[in-house]
Amino acid sequence: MSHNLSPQAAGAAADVTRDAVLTVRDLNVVYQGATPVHAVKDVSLTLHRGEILGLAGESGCGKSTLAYAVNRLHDWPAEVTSGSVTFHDRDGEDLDLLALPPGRLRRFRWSKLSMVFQGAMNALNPVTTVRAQLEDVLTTHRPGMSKQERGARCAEVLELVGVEPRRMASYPHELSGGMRQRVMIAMALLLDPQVMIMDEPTTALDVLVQRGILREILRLRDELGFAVVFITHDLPLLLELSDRIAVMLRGEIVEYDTAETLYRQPRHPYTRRLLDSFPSLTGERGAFLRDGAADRTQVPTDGGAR
Ligand SMILES: Nc1ncnc2c1ncn2[C@@H]1O[C@H](COP(=O)(O)OP(=O)(O)OP(=O)(O)O)[C@@H](O)[C@H]1O
Repeated sequence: MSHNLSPQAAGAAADVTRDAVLTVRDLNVVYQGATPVHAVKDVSLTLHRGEILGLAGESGCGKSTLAYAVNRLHDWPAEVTSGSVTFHDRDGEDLDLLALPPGRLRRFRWSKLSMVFQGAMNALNPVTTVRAQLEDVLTTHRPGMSKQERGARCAEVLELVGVEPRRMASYPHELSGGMRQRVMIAMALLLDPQVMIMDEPTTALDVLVQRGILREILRLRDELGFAVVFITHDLPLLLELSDRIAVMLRGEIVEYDTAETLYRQPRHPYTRRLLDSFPSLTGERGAFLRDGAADRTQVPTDGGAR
């Protein structure tokens, strides 16, 4: 179909270098309530530089808990009970994220690893202009920048995500939902991070706007080389977008493979059930939704994406 993401995905997949930027080992996260909830169980993942790693699974399986734990955004009662998260900086240093002291953690967030959440309206401050919110990140993290340099950088990232720089004067409510989400992505790009975690970043948007933004993310990844952890329950979308996919079920990663292998030869019964729950993938109904892919002999994009 005309909104296919595959050409970019195809190019990008070939460019993925094999060195790791983030390693998660045997991570366990428990919500320590009256009845403890073991939300993330023995999760191990490796994110390579420039890679898009999709995290799939139904609501409540632990995707957001995992993402929050990686960026240490949890408050009590969430507790990382064991495991490690290591960031392999491009300058060669390895950072043990679970042990970073608060000051270093604050400097780390946004600059090396940034997050984009669902619902930009809630993430953006409604009473402050886009310019003020973008500049605030720069003032905090790049105190040496002049006002002029800050303005130029803000305009640059907005242009990168397809928002006219004159929108800097706007308040969030003056922007469409898609534009707000683009502003959030611009903010996440400001400090040139090596990893971006995107938790359902486009779920609230209509399909055309969503695909426009996803295309931008692929283009920017190609251009800037950051790696992405992309979280969604939308498996067809992940199959198009991701280099590899991890499928989560009740806190565990039950399958972890390239998008192509996962699609063609799903091994875990839950992955098969998940694939079958999207008629557009199995061709039972609406096969036209994904470029005419009528069965699993074809990857749902154009077969050449992976
Ligand atoms: N603050 C909390 N206290 C107790 N349990 C929680 C808390 N937050 C999440 N949980 C539980 O942890 C498990 C994982 O939740 P999580 O939000 O990570 O799942 P998810 O896959 O991201 O879901 P969704 O797609 O709906 O966002 C669920 O069983 C949820 O009920």
